[in-house]
Amino acid sequence: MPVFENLAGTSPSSPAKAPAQTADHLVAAGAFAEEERNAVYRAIETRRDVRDQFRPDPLPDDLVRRLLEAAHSAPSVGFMQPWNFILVRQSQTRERVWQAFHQANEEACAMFEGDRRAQYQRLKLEGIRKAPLSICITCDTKRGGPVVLGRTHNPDTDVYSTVCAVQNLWLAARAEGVGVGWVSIFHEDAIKSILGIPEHVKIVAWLCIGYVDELYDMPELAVKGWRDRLPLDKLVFEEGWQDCDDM
Ligand SMILES: Cc1cc2c(cc1C)N(C[C@H](O)[C@H](O)[C@H](O)COP(=O)(O)O)c1[nH]c(=O)[nH]c(=O)c1N2
Repeated sequence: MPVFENLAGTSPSSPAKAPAQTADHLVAAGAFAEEERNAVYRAIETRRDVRDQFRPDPLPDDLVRRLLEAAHSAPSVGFMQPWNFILVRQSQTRERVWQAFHQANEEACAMFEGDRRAQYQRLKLEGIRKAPLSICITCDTKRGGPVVLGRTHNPDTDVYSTVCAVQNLWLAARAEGVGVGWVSIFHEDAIKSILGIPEHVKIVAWLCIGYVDELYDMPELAVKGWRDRLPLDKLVFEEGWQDCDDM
């Protein structure tokens, strides 16, 4: 039995049975079998941000549920679980969101100069109208009360947690043959007003989701000459910060 059994009942805030129960929850945690490991790395390496390859057929409810379960299994600061998932299937709503994107995208385009602006204009940066499902993933900054374990010195950790949920969903989707495209070119308030999202809740991601038959074999922005993947070795430092101004 666990050593902390002796501590049981020493304070009113530590119920007698709790320590023994926690030990009962420890389960074996060795490495996965090679095939399973390869599947995990394959999902990570072949996941893509999808803008245009969506099929129109709707996703079955049980599949959407698995994606949401994957998202909901993400780590979160103080186990805050600050996320909500707003499923948007109606084309009228998606059209309003597309209009909000379109306006913000014109503003974004004007922020680039010369050739870069022309190149930006040629990029497709969303699949809001094409993908049959969108999920707006939000972060409720008030969930769990004003003092959250682990968030005491960094209030942004609630958003970091929500991003972990997004990534879980994105990887699970890859394994299911489902494409995901993250759209962030909006004024947050425009989307909040379309969906009735309260003030203290932040929008973390707008995800366009649908089956895909094909994916690019590298990031589309690299395929289209916008930006290449950086060499990993230039990003890994030993023991402290090193110069990397050339990136
Ligand atoms: C926070 C955040 C926000 C956005 C993105 C990603 C993330 C993490 N990405 C997708 C992004 O362009 C893409 O991930 C990179 O180009 C790398 O490509 P792969 O994801 O590896 O295919 C993205 N793509 C896009 O077309 N429109 C967008 O508004 C955004 N916004």
